[in-house]
Amino acid sequence: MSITPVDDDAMVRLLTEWLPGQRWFAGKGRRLSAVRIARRAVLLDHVDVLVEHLLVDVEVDGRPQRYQVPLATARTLPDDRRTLPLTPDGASPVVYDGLRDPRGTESLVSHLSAQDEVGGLRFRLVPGAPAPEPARGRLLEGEQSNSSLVFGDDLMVKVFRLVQPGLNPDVELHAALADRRCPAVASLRGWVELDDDGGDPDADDEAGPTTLAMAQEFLAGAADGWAMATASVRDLFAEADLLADEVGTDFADESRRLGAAVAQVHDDLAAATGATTRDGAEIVTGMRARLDGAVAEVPELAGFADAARAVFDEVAGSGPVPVHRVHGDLHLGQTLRAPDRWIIIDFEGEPAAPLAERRVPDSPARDVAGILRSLDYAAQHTLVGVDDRQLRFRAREWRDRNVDAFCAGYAEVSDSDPRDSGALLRAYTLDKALYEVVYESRNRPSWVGVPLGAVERILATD
Ligand SMILES: Nc1ncnc2c1ncn2[C@@H]1O[C@H](COP(=O)(O)OP(=O)(O)O)[C@@H](O)[C@H]1O
Ligand SMILES: O=P(O)(O)O[C@H]1O[C@H](CO)[C@@H](O[C@H]2O[C@H](CO)[C@@H](O)[C@H](O)[C@H]2O)[C@H](O)[C@H]1O
Repeated sequence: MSITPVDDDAMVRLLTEWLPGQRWFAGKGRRLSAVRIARRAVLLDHVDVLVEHLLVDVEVDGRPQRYQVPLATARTLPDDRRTLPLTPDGASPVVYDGLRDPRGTESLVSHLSAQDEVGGLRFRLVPGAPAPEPARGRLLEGEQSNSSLVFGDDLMVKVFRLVQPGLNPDVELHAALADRRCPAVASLRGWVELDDDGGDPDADDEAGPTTLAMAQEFLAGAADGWAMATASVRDLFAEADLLADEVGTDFADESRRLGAAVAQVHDDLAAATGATTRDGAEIVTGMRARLDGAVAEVPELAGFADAARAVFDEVAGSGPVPVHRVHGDLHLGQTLRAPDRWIIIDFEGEPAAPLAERRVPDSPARDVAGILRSLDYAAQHTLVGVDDRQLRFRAREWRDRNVDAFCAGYAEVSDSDPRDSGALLRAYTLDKALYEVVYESRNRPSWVGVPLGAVERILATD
């Protein structure tokens, strides 16, 4: 006898309780209302488990968001203590995250292999990509905005959580970079899509299908760039008498190689998606608005506002700025060191922003600034609350050495050295540091000194 699905009203009650606690839920700490099931389809109807695909609309502080929520319903939970049900203790049947059901994940990969269409979901392989072998998926447990499943040792499927009509930039830019045979990304294997109006029945379908998931090469032996950089800083601090270049885990060669990888991605993105220009005044519109928002939210910024405006004014008056599609949210946590090369991951942009906004061409200086800020973070964040002038000096030394190495590596591949882009790089770095001041004051108040120190330093170089 197959499993009877939980009815819509009961499911909405379960989702209302469960969604805010999910690490991928973008409205944490905010008021969640108007939970509604926009779409519900069966993906697997097995004697022991029913796996359904739901699109769930919510309002967070009055703003609509659509989430993708695969759910499983079964008589008992799978044998994995990390699977926490949506249903209360003792309830039967139990409802739980469909990405934690082994039969559900196995069916996902077999649909991909056969390029099936199930419940309106179209599973597609990139032409020439290997059809994946049958396997059960293992859910990655890290802090993520989406949910990623690993199959065997070389396939990963990222299930996007916040969805909207149109091609997700992660799939779009991985495909564009694959066309250029760019070595600095994992190869795209496939995707899952669905025709959906995004909640607006009058919307024209120009946006195209909604991307639900991306399948790509999983680099099992890869190390996280942030973890590597911070390990290098810790080792430096442990060797009181040594300079950065004398410590075994000196990171400068890696920074140089990472700079070359980012430049390669930029060159390939420019060639694949087209290079153009935008007026400096248009580029700084968003920066000025973010500055105003940041000053209104964080009182410590008030004294910097005029000097920051002057930095943005300089770019506004500088004429056309070369732009192309870029990563847009680059930091060391978006880089992986595979055994033979660096790769850049997660080209999705800010999941809560409209797709059209995420597709606007931007200066590569945005990504360079993202990494330079991250190198500063790697050097400084362990010193939060530590009053040691010697360590602070050594942290700055590590940062400057790695910033130089990154820029030199970038210049080896690109025909421009980021250190020559003066006012533009300064504006992007300031914009990112101001964004970080707001991010830290909301999420990790004890870290706010790291970006605040950067704002002060950037503005002190006049
Ligand atoms: N191709 C890959 N190979 C190996 N690990 C990967 C790959 N892509 C992502 N990861 C791992 O998965 C984590 C989450 O990936 P990411 O694309 O940043 O997801 P999200 O969009 O949910 O933030 C990364 O921090 C990294 O550890
Ligand atoms: O998770 P996202 O990729 O969307 O990025 C957000 O969270 C990041 C923190 O995980 C935050 O990055 C800031 O902290 C990092 C160290 O934890 C540091 O490497 C980055 O340079 C710094 O910006 C990011 O700003 C935020 O958007």
